[in-house]
Amino acid sequence: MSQAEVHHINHPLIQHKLTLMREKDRSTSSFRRLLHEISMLMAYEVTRDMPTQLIDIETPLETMQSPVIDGKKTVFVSILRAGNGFLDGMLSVVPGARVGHVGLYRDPKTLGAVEYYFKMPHSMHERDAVVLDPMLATGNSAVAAVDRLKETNPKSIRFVCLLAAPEGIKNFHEAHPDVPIYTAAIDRGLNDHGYILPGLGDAGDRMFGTK
Ligand SMILES: O=P(O)(O)OC[C@H]1O[C@H](OP(=O)(O)OP(=O)(O)O)[C@H](O)[C@@H]1O
Ligand SMILES: O=c1cc[nH]c(=O)[nH]1
Repeated sequence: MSQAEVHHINHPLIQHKLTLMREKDRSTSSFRRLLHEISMLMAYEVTRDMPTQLIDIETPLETMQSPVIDGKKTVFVSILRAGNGFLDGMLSVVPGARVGHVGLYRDPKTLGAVEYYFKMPHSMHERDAVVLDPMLATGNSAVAAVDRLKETNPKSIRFVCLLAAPEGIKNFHEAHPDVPIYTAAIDRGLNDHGYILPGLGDAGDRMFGTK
């Protein structure tokens, strides 16, 4: 991968569903279903260059060599809580993937990321990591998650979000220029409380109905 890549995935199906998710009166169940659908669609782009290997199979007519992916070599890393909304859809597309979790919350005053949980699969040096969090706002959570993930030495890392603020992209790539970002939208900026504008509000609260 070259340095500091940002992939803006602006497929019409994704953009349509994202518009629905942004609407403030969208129900919790609808919000969750849309995120699931978008994450399945984004999985296509994020896994586009996944390595395949040829295996021998028999069709009803003859034998052939045909490509398969080794899903076990992929680890989806969900940044709790909201990353779990992305995880379901990604796992529908790559069911053999392993899963790691990083528990982080934003301190509402400093907007710094506070870690409360970290668990990865074994043999991370053999795995390609895909970090999942719908929101890249200040970027502090994503930077902290990737800082910790790099301690486990995965083969590669990419970061996938739904909405990114320009401030978050800048902060993230200053810390991790080697990690490409995949996002469905780049919004205008942040408000005084670190929320993305126009955004979609608090992703975790909307997904889990906690507000
Ligand atoms: O880029 P940042 O400024 O760090 O903001 C992004 C973080 O904020 C949200 O999580 P939150 O802290 O609200 O925790 P939650 O997912 O448990 O609700 C979101 O899911 C990201 O993890
Ligand atoms: O707009 C934002 C910013 C951070 N976290 C969210 O869930 N939403």
